[in-house]
Amino acid sequence: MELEELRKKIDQIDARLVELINERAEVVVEVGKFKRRSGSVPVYAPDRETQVLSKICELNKGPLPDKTLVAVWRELMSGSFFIERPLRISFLGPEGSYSHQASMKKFGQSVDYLPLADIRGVFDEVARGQCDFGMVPVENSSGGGVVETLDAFLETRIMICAEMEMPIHHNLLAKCRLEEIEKIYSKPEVFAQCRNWITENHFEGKIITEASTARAAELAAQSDNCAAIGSSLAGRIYGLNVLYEKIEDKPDNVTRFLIISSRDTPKTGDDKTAIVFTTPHKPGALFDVLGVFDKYDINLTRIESRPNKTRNWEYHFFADINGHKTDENIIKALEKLHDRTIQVQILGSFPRYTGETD
Ligand SMILES: O=C(O)C(=O)C[C@]1(C(=O)O)C=C[C@@H](O)C=C1
Repeated sequence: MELEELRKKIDQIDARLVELINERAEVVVEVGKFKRRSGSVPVYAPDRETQVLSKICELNKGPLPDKTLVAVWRELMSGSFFIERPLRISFLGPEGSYSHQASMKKFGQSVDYLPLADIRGVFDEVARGQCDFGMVPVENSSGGGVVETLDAFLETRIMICAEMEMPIHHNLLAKCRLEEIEKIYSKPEVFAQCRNWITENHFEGKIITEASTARAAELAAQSDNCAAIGSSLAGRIYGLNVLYEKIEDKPDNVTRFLIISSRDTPKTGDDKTAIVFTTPHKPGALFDVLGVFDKYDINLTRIESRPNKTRNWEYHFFADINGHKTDENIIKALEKLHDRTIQVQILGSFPRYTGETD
């Protein structure tokens, strides 16, 4: 078939797609009315999104990969927010940070974003109702837990309603050429994650630490011979070229993010529950708690401790367990935990992140 004819065919299909997409949007208008009437159903429904996206992937017979369809449907659902009630999402800024990139991936182009100076600020704005949701990093595959996030859960009453993982690819960003670079700005953790590349390229003497990769990009943009290491989004925002991409030592460098809100998410059947508990200071206290998970056949996917800031050498334990807080075995296990801990608090149940199609 001639190119002209093929393009005509694409035009006809596009016209049908536009109609279908708007037919879907008309139903979303009704969903919005229903939610406003009920007053209690949230606009962002992570449990429903998981259902929608897995159905789309099940239906997909190619040739497009699932991730393309997931990206299209994420934008459709972003448009749904716009129709139902415009959402405001805060994240650890400035613009161009990896948290910004994660927020865009999750919530798309049709919501408002508010970059904030620190993680605690993200919690506070959600608690005050100034933002509907917040995006915070909680752990990195090589750097471990993000202590600001864990501590903020201890000091606020904020819940987790969803989680996501995002591969973190570091890029060398600059306006100049590689040979002209005199200084490189980035965060200390990022330099640590790119150590091999920095050594191989003899950049050790040129590194300057900054509070965020986005701030690093901003500084590099103000100079003719400075570079930054950061996200490709930061490169786009601050007008820098990507001189080298994926310079991280470990190609599978991943950060797990949490979407925080004033409430958690109904059961999907493949969920996680995050809790925090404090054990008494006696031999076997933690062992006793872990025994409860074993007894009720609960899989612990993560455990991490943070110092109790009022009494030295006492700790809070953050744990993620598979299952929803409404599951019978989790209800029973949490009851038992009340007897074996000083305090136990549920931080939220949410759909388990299952990869690319999420
Ligand atoms: O089903 C809903 O509750 C909707 O608001 C619709 C919809 C969608 O577009 O499919 C949009 C946003 C939600 O997060 C989940 C699903």
